[in-house]
Amino acid sequence: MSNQQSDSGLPSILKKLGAMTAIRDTSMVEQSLLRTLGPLLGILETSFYRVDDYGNVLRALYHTRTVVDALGSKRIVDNLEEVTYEQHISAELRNLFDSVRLLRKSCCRKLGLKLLICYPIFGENQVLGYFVFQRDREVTAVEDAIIQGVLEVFTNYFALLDSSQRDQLTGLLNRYSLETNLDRLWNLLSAKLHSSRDDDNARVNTPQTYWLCILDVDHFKTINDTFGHMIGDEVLIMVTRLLQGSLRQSDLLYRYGGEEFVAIIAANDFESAREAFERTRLCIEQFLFPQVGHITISGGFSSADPSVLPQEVMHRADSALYAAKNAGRNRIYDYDTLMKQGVLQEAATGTIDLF
Ligand SMILES: Nc1nc2c(ncn2[C@@H]2O[C@H](COP(=O)(O)OP(=O)(O)OP(=O)(O)O)[C@@H](O)[C@H]2O)c(=O)[nH]1
Repeated sequence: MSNQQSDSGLPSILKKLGAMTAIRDTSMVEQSLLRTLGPLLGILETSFYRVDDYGNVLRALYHTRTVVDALGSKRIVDNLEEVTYEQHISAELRNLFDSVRLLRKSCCRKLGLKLLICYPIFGENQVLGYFVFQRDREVTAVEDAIIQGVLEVFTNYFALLDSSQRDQLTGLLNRYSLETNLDRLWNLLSAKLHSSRDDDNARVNTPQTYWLCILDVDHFKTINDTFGHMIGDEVLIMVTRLLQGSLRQSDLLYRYGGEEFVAIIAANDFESAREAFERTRLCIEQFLFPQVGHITISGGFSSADPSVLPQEVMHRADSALYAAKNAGRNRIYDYDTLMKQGVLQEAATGTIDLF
């Protein structure tokens, strides 16, 4: 990894911060953080790791800029790779993360002839992620101030954007967020499936399939009508917490509508996916809701095949949900099995309010 001349003058910093805060999508802002700091520090490879409350890496972004010599003139080629549910973090990096989290400040380690440098990214007083890069010398006081300043702008702006993509009642990502993220997610899934990269950072992409499930509380109108809207709201919050507890932190959960949720999970095969969604159904069925008693949910799921349009996958999951409701509720159905059984036909699937 070679260093490049930095571009850290005040006009350049302001221009890059302006570009970062013009973005309206949280994942693009994360990408922009690397696109901002790499050139400011004159570094060709930077990375960003988003972690959960327990310090597990949920997502990693790798940004590389390669200097290519084309027809006598040099130009920079930008490459960004996003990896979800990063399991293969090197021992050095994991130790560095631990030090940064415990000391609550940037740390560095010698890695051969280079220094591996890591900065914490804070949110609500806890470490939400790490900004990492390698170089052959230590960070100067001016560079440190630039990194800290950019990370602070990033954190504040990210929190602002994030709150606009969240549902007020449950705190889950909202329907708008799902709609804006589906295409990006599909590109990511597609890249992941085609990737067999195993490079010097020991990044290994295990072949995984993704599954999308629409989960819907059964007879929720009756709950509202019987116990009132406020109790109905409490039920929705509790259902959310139960679903979150049943799914993995790296799974995505959205509040898609009133009493409708969308879960996108990674699972190696159909059976593992079915078990995961079945677990969500069971955890709701077994929970005793204060005042209300027992309630149930129904679900419909489909493989999130990146070669199928995301809207079609939503449509398939919704058709399966529709069939689960018709079959008596409190069950999880999947599109492929229903197709094989002839319960669903290609053109006669249920309807969904597509965007
Ligand atoms: N308390 C509360 N109710 C909501 C909220 N959003 C939507 N609802 C209500 O959720 C109910 C959904 O009812 P329906 O779509 O008829 O579905 P259901 O009664 O759950 O019946 P099935 O889905 O067929 O089992 C409606 O009465 C909505 O008013 C919310 O944020 N809070």
